[in-house]
Amino acid sequence: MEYCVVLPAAGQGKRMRAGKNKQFLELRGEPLIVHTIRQFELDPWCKQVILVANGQEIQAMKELAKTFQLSKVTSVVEGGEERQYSVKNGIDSLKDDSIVLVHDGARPFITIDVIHRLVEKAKEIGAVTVAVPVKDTIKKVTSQKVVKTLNREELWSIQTPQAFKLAVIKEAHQKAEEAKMLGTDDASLVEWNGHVVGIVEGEYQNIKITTPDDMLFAEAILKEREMRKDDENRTRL
Ligand SMILES: Nc1ccn([C@@H]2O[C@H](COP(=O)(O)OP(=O)(O)OP(=O)(O)O)[C@@H](O)[C@H]2O)c(=O)n1
Ligand SMILES: C[C@](O)(CO)[C@H](O)COP(=O)(O)O
Repeated sequence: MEYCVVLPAAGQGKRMRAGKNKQFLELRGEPLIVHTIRQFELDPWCKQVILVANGQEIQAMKELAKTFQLSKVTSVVEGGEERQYSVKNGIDSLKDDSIVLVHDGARPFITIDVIHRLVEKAKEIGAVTVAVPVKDTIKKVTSQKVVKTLNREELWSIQTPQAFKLAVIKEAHQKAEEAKMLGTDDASLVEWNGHVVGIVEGEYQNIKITTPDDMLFAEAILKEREMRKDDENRTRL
């Protein structure tokens, strides 16, 4: 089951406070964005990666793709002021009518198992997001006073990838732009446009690298995955 993926990587990484776009920060000697792209390079269902970059970083991203032999990166598209506009530029560059995934360049730990479950469901219902049940108690707060404790059974933390039939996401982005509607994810535009969005339960390790602490968590996840791979190799021998 084939799909294309749009990877928005045109942010500034302000909350990371690294003095540069966090996509270029290294984890085990490789830039963050390379880790993310690699997950899709390894997936036989992925036929094309559209990378979205800041205008002044397009060349650097193209060089990364060459250096790290990321052969599925077919184009590097210029991003916009907001994540939503970056994603729209990526989606507008796609023509064929397959399933399209939108995945944050800053989420390097997505797994093929989750991607495949997502793509299968998107084929069926047209719009799906990866999500995990919240672990904390969530309260609505106004002026530093609790207004209400929300029912945790109904609350999910939304991640990427989010998968759509191309026509569904193109229409939602187009209408949102016309109405000046800005969402923090792409599924919210599809919901707003009147389309049902399904959920696929994902993994807590699919973190978005946002603040310096996340680099520590990322190192721990990489270590755990390496150990798991070593164990699997030993069992095979
Ligand atoms: N105008 C923008 C803003 C964000 N992104 C991308 O969207 C993803 C999720 O955004 P976030 O983690 O908020 O990244 P930044 O915007 O870079 O971070 P910050 O808000 O701290 O500046 C990232 O891969 C980021 O590069 C983008 O392509 N274009
Ligand atoms: C799309 C997203 O990753 C879903 O959790 C998230 O909404 C991006 O938001 P951010 O404010 O740009 O971090």
